[in-house]
Amino acid sequence: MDVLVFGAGSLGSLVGGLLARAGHDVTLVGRDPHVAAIRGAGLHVGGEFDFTVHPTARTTAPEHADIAVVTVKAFDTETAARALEGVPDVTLSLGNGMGNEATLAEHLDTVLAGTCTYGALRPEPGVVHCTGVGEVVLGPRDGGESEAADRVGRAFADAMVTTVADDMPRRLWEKLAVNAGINAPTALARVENGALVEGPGNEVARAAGREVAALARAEGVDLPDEAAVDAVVRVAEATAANHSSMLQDVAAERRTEVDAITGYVADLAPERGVETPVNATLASLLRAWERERGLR
Ligand SMILES: NC(=O)C1=CN([C@@H]2O[C@H](COP(=O)(O)OP(=O)(O)OC[C@H]3O[C@@H](n4cnc5c(N)ncnc54)[C@H](OP(=O)(O)O)[C@@H]3O)[C@@H](O)[C@H]2O)C=CC1
Ligand SMILES: CC(C)(CO)C(=O)C(=O)O
Repeated sequence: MDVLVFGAGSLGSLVGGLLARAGHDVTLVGRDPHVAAIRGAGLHVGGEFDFTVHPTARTTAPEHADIAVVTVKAFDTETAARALEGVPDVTLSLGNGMGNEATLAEHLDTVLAGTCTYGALRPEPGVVHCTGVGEVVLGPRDGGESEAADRVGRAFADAMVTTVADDMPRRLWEKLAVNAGINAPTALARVENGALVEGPGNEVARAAGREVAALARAEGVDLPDEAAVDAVVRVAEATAANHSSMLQDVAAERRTEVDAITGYVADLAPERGVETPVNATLASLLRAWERERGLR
């Protein structure tokens, strides 16, 4: 399969590297110096793996791809969608946050929803480290089954732990609960994910997750409070030593994905008559930090 990874940063490079190792014809679209390094010595995948592949690497999208995997940060999704118009037969969104698939679908046909719990970071240009083997879950963004999802699932199954699911709306909301429960609290408290498993941070994480579950149900998605809270605690335990992506962004003084995660919850809830005081407070504090740093 011709696979285009659009947004070849940490996660995109890991996904692209694993797909290339599995024999797919991979094109990574990212930015220099990472792209230049890959075009030179190739892409080294370290951490949980140890191999080097030589995918095509460029800074603009090619004319065509069988599959486009979008791995940009949520705030770059609209730009990515415009850049991909007319290129892929099928598009898979793997970024965190809610709304990415809808944005892509405004510009592209056949958009699949996806979640990814593999961990990735880039220590230097041309190198990506897998910091944890997880799972890619993908399927039609409105739920159900499709030939396109089965086709992409088969391509991914050669390279990564992959599940094709018929309940992606529920899975996207459960991932949103996880990210709302973990990312903002760890970013603001400057703590690793495991600090939320017990003690004062645990109730904030649980409350944030419960609020997301209530909003999911208001949107017609059956996500019980207990399922959302269990997912938050389970992932915090499983990634206890991790610095969440939002903590990494705050530590690096980079723009965060608050508007697609905690801010998405806080902004939508009033329109649905749902009270989300914890997410509203966390979103306001993060947005105040971004504003003070000139990031919004
Ligand atoms: N890293 C991880 O372990 C995981 C990440 N995720 C999610 O995946 C998404 C990506 O995360 P991550 O990989 O860490 O982020 P990165 O910032 O490392 O990767 C995104 C990359 O896309 C590039 N990019 C953005 N727009 C364009 C464009 N128009 N053309 C070319 N390149 C572009 C960025 O370049 P530049 O920075 O120069 O703009 C950046 O290199 C996020 O939503 C994150 O929450 C989910 C699970 C795990
Ligand atoms: C699951 C979790 C919270 C792991 O850190 C994540 O997706 C992130 O950091 O963005």
